[in-house]
Amino acid sequence: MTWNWQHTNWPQFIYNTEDFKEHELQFFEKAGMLNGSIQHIDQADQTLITIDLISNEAFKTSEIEGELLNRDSLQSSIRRQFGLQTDYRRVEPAEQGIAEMMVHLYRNYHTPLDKETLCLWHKMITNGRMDLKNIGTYRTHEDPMQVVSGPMGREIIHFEAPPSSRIPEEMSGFIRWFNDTERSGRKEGASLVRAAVAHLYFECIHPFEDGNGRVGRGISEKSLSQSLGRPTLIALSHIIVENKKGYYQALERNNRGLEISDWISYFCDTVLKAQDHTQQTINFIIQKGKFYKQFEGKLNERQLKVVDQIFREGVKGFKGGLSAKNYRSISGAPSATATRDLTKMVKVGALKKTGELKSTRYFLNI
Ligand SMILES: Nc1ncnc2c1ncn2[C@@H]1O[C@H](COP(=O)(O)OP(=O)(O)OP(=O)(O)O)[C@@H](O)[C@H]1O
Repeated sequence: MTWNWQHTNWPQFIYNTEDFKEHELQFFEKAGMLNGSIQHIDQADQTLITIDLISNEAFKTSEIEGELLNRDSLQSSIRRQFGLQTDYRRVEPAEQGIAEMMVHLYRNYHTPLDKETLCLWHKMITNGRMDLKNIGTYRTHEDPMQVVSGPMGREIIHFEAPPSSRIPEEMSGFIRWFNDTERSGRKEGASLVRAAVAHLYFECIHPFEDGNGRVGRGISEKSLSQSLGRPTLIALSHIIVENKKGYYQALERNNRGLEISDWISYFCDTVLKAQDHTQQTINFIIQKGKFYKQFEGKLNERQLKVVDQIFREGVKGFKGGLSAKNYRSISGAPSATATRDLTKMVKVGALKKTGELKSTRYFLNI
């Protein structure tokens, strides 16, 4: 027997919920802190933060697949769905699709899982794809469904999923399990564990021709949100993408047998890291909002352009700080103007300055 689904006891996974009690506690503690930070912000800014977090996650879950989407289009599409004004740019089908899926997930996290939802998500994320036979339906092809890597002719098979003929039955079982464990998972304090099992269980059925990773990560987020009673908004895919190899290896180590403690451990650590990242992002967004309010009307167009660019770099900021050369190239200002602009920004408290002469660097004062 090679794969887990070929075992007689499939899908009775083996693990001990007690082993993850500490992770579960931390999960709820961190989730409480995240929620607390958001509650301090006014409603309009809460919506903006939500849009930011959803669009980051949409970007990252697609990046795992190696698909680099356009961030502005994603934002624009999500803003539109939240009823906010947009720049009316044309949004390509890929960005439109994943944005729709993430917003659907956010709005409907509490509803039971069903085939229709999964197929709808699949339809959304394969929006515009011409190369697939089954869009918005489970796969039906006769060929084996394999996860492979390597060049043609020398492929390494990392996993083979059940044949297409078994998918309807496997998926009915999965959906039943997911909905049945909603309450029991909460009662047993097994929220993280349930989300972990859900992901591996789903990936090992691999019901769609493509998009199983994105749908599977959506299922885990739904599971976590159900446990909290609100959307999680955690940066799960962001953390996965930071160590994509680790994610694939953890799946690979756990796709043959039914004892999956190692996978659950990987997944719990990943979720806790994701929560930390989201907390940092929220703190950063709050600081950003405060910064713009504090310096409203005090910065000229060039200075604002540079500030916008630094904020776009995100939590980690501008690597090594902003140099005068960076300032000139972003703003297009000649040398003397750049020096004047930078000096003024330090004077009004918008920037902090470190170093001297050529090694002078500037950091946002947040
Ligand atoms: N060895 C493995 N065993 C089981 N599942 C795996 C294994 N390696 C990867 N996977 C899962 O398969 C997904 C890829 O499947 P598929 O290409 O259908 O999904 P996708 O959403 O298009 O891609 P991606 O997840 O890379 O964005 C991975 O994201 C991962 O969740």
